[in-house]
Amino acid sequence: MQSAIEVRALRKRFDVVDAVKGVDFSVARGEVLGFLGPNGAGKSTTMKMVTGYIPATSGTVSICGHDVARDPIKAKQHLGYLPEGAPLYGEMTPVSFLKFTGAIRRMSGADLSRRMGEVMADLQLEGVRHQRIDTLSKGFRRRVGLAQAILHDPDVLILDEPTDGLDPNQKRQVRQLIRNLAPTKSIIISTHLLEEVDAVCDRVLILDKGRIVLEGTPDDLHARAEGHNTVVVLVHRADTAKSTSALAGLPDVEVTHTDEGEITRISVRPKRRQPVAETVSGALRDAGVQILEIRTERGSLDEVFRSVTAAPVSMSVSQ
Ligand SMILES: Nc1ncnc2c1ncn2[C@@H]1O[C@H](COP(=O)(O)OP(=O)(O)OP(=O)(O)O)[C@@H](O)[C@H]1O
Repeated sequence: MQSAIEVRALRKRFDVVDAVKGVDFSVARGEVLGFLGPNGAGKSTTMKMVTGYIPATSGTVSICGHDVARDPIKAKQHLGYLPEGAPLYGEMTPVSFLKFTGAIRRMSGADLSRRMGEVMADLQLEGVRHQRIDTLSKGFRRRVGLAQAILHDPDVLILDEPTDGLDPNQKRQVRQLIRNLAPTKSIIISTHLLEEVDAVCDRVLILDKGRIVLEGTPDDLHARAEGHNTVVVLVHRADTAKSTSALAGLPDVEVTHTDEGEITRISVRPKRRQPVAETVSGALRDAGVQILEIRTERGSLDEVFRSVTAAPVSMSVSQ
């Protein structure tokens, strides 16, 4: 079956800047795809081309089977878009802005009123419904932008940094809203927040300098982290020698320990990131060690992100 979003060999050149250098991906129904990448990686430019907001230099985008360049009206009927920074009409109120957006989307009457009620409740906008948008806080303005993106209940949502400017509670609510919408839609979000990847995304593309440099599920990304599957065990300090000699015989691991008062923390790092929790607990039990706590670490996404996007640093010494 064709995916709801199909992107092939997409490129964008602005005068002298090659912003997007040929990206291919698709998003299935029910999937949330995250765009990650440093500033200037090409995330917003890709999103603008996917929505038809700017034309591609070359390549194609299909939304629910409609080519964005050749059949823009049909494609856009299936699309909701939250642009970066979400420029809004400052002199309007959330109510008048949503009525205006609904009219553009050919919604009216009871249908529009019902949807306006639903999205204002979902995004907690009722308290400011008649306040001018240019007097709202950044978090409220972002939520008005999100409300217009989902008003017509589109199949495809393109959300450029949807939680930017929101406080931690609002971030959580918006992530929950995205998860609630996800089963019936295809969603792309861009983010600078690595915790958002675990909270919201089913799959992630890391972009750098206009290209996709890594693609995978959040679990795939964690699995590439240096400390992935490291097992941390807490034992009584009196058991330290017994524990380290029991673990010394395990293949392909590096064992270190630190004493913390009466407790010793033992860290067993698998050299090939292989799972070792069962082997570690088995070896300690066989040696008669009482395990006070044991956990497996997933590894840091931050480190994976840095390893695939860090530009080589060249240093020069000036006299
Ligand atoms: N209208 C434009 N004219 C010229 N260059 C542009 C234009 N829009 C974007 N660019 C350039 O294209 C590149 C990609 O920018 P883009 O905004 O897509 O990156 P981004 O990954 O969204 O970055 P950020 O995380 O900072 O939002 C940058 O070098 C940017 O300066």
